Amino acid sequence: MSATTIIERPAEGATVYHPKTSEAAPAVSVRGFSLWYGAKQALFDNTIDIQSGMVTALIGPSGCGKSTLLRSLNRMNDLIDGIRMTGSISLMGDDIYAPAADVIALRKRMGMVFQKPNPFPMSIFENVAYPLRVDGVRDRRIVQETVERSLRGAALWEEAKDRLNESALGLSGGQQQRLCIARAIAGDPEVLLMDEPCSALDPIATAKIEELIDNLRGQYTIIIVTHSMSQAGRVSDNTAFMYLGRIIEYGETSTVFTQPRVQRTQEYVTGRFG
Ligand SMILES: Nc1ncnc2c1ncn2[C@@H]1O[C@H](COP(=O)(O)OP(=O)(O)OP(=O)(O)O)[C@@H](O)[C@H]1O
Repeated sequence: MSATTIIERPAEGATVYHPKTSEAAPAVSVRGFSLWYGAKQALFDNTIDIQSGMVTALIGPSGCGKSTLLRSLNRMNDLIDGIRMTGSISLMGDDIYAPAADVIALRKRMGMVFQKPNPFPMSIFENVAYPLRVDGVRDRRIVQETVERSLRGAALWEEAKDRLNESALGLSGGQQQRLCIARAIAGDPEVLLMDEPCSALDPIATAKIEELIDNLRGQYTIIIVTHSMSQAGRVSDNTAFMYLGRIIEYGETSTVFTQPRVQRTQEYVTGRFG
């Protein structure tokens, strides 16, 4: 089946093409998912399969619900008063909103990197070791190996190896963001959620994060919210375009960008609104 074949119409107005797929089952499956902040509905009947080991971009104009959907994936929205949801989300087949679901365990399986780097006020080493400390890992050799492997994985080892005991707050913004990625990796997640991870960074630091995302492809399932069309084009395998709380179009990034089937997508990717 070609990359542009419409395979289903899960929600009113949504058009889903074959996304790039891997052999593995989808990492995350969202089914008929809606969300309300009090009386205000922010997400409408969204259905999407996020492919394992691939980079999926969520794009769309401000306020369309990208962050709300991303934060629903690891239940970060749970703490907001008056929130209500219907539908389902599963991670590798496990229903994350099941009454017996363990939210702490879920957040370990889905690491999150935020818009603004948020290193803890402690040393570089302890930031990366943090997930292991929380897990009660005592073995110093395991902690040291994990810190080094995670810093290498986040392309920060060479810059940080001689200052591991210095405060993480002394790192540059771009280094801090790579540190946050290293911390997320140290927790050994299956999925990395990234909410506009480059929006506070300069172009050079942004390029490094994009290169890093490229290197992490295959090892982790990555879901990235971005305002930057060019960034989505550079880093993602698949792209979901959201509009007014709905996934309007989803498929292989090259197809969504060059041959969108929905006029709204076309208008957005060609910069006619945003
Ligand atoms: N905590 C909240 N309480 C009430 N409404 C909210 C809350 N968070 C988001 N919203 C509303 O939900 C809708 C979707 O917001 P969301 O932040 O998910 O959009 P977004 O696409 O990520 O936007 P942006 O690109 O500007 O970050 C918006 O109308 C927003 O005002």
